[in-house]
Amino acid sequence: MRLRRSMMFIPGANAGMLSNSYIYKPDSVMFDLEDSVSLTEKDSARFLVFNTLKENLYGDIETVVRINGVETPFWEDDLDMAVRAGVQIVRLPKTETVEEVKELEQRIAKIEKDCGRTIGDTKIMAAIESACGVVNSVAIAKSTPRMVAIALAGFDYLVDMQTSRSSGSEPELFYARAAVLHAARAAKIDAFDVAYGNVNDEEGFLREVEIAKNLGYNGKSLIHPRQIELLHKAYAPAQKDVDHARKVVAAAEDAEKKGLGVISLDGKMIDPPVVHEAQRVLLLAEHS
Ligand SMILES: CC(C)(COP(=O)(O)OP(=O)(O)OC[C@H]1O[C@@H](n2cnc3c(N)ncnc32)[C@H](O)[C@@H]1OP(=O)(O)O)[C@@H](O)C(=O)NCCC(=O)NCCSC(=O)C[C@@](O)(CC(=O)O)C(=O)O
Ligand SMILES: [Mg+2]
Repeated sequence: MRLRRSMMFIPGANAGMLSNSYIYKPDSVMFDLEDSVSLTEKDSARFLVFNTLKENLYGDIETVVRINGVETPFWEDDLDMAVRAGVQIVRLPKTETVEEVKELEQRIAKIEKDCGRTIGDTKIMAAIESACGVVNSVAIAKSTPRMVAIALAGFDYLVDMQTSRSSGSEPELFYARAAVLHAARAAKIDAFDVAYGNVNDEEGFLREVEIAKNLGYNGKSLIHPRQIELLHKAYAPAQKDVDHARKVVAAAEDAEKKGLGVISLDGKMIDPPVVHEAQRVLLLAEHS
């Protein structure tokens, strides 16, 4: 079980941000080669991200590279660099079909073989950024064992849907949020909610975090370090839930030692899903 609450975008052409962003302690960093990098900086961004990955500054923080889309002339060079540098996850933007993922997967396997990485080591995350992507999200989420998460990308999605962000309960994202989350859960992988663009609007950000958390999203894509602590605090479990989770795990361990199958705690049945949820709560508490 790995915590994926915060995934912070770092523009790949920004040498300063690349060199020190581990200090903010997000669960994952996403070095971006796509939309935060201008056409004239694509090559230098690729070079900077390669060196950042090679320097291994990020320790336990999960590393992700967002490559350019498979319809661009950049994606193969981006991928080659990222896999050779040892990135943990490749994020494919604007994913619409299983075929795109298959093409990416084949290419990754070839690079892994060429550079001596274990085949299957590099994981994939698909970003869903259009109506077509949302409609195909179940198949995309289940398309390869390399797929560890899918992310809804609100900016491009809303452009595709010919609408824009409202405030409050955000009905314009309702269907896509539910669909992408169901796709992730059906494939037993993680799900990331949309990035929130106004880095000074704490209230709006937290409102959106609450929606994502209550739906069941593992976390959000973030664009500013200020959003990390806010998100982690919002995902921290209440003390009473932590106390209960400790009791559940202790009771389950005790039952295992005694060779008991089903047990009860305070009159309630404890079965594997209850134990799994308790372990998730304890993991969240440990990192809050
Ligand atoms: C928004 C702003 C310019 C504001 O900058 P400002 O400089 O005014 O901020 P300040 O408050 O002054 O920063 C205080 C200190 O934090 C440092 N700092 C700030 N941000 C940092 C950061 N991200 N990483 C590390 N460090 C950071 C900064 O260097 C300074 O450090 P220092 O000088 O040492 O004090 C900046 O945040 C930023 O560039 N964000 C990332 C933007 C980005 O990546 N966009 C593309 C991804 S979305 C997309 O593509 C849409 C999507 O595809 C999404 C999907 O797919 O999900 C879809 O369709 O929805
Ligand atoms: Mg986008």
